Amino acid sequence: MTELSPSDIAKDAAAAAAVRLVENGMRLGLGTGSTAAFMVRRLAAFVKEDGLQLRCAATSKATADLAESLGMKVETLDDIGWLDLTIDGADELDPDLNLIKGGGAALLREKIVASASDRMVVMADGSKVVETLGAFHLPVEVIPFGWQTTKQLIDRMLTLMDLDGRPILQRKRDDAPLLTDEGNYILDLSLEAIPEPARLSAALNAIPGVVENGLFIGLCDLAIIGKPDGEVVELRPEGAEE
Ligand SMILES: O=C[C@H](O)[C@H](O)[C@H](O)COP(=O)(O)O
Repeated sequence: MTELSPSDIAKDAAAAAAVRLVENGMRLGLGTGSTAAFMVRRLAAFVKEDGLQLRCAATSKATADLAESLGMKVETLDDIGWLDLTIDGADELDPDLNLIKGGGAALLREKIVASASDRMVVMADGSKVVETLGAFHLPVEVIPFGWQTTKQLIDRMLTLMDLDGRPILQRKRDDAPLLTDEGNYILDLSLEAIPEPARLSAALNAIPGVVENGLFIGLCDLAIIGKPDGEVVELRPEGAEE
């Protein structure tokens, strides 16, 4: 077996702690990304060894494929209807547990699934914890029709809000636009700092052509932060009860 890097040890430790929150009979949302992949592997082993009965919806085709390859059954969100718990990764999280997500282009399904869950738990390594969101680029999912106009509208709105961060289209290695699972494009905003994430999120989503943005405001109930020594710490939104 290949040895895990310190960052992977941290991700796996967070994943292991998150999986301990899963109970028999739960309806679960499965996140996307490298940390979520550790969680899916641990969950699959748990299901196999303990015969846990779960109903799972995935936040991306990649996660559904991974879970199914490990013998788990994945259903659509509409088949399940509502979820008890969603466990996902994040690109950044602030002290209120507002998040930037979508570094793997899965933000739309991730936000729908998190919004349809009683609880959202985020797993991350310590490098993702920040005072102010924005050092990580903010992905915005836009429909392909008129995307350049949408880009201009975003640009104008950022200027009005006194924010820098010109939108850049995410492309694949062959230079073609990257397509999300929904067949949309992603525009990345390099803002450096987002002083008012809720205001920016609402302004972005009010632009025709924008489907959703990667700011997750007030959705995360608990963050489990893994450390390179395998320990974890739990963070809750400021003022929230345990
Ligand atoms: O679209 C991708 C997701 O939002 C991921 O959860 C996020 O990018 C974190 O991924 P990772 O665990 O690979 O850092």
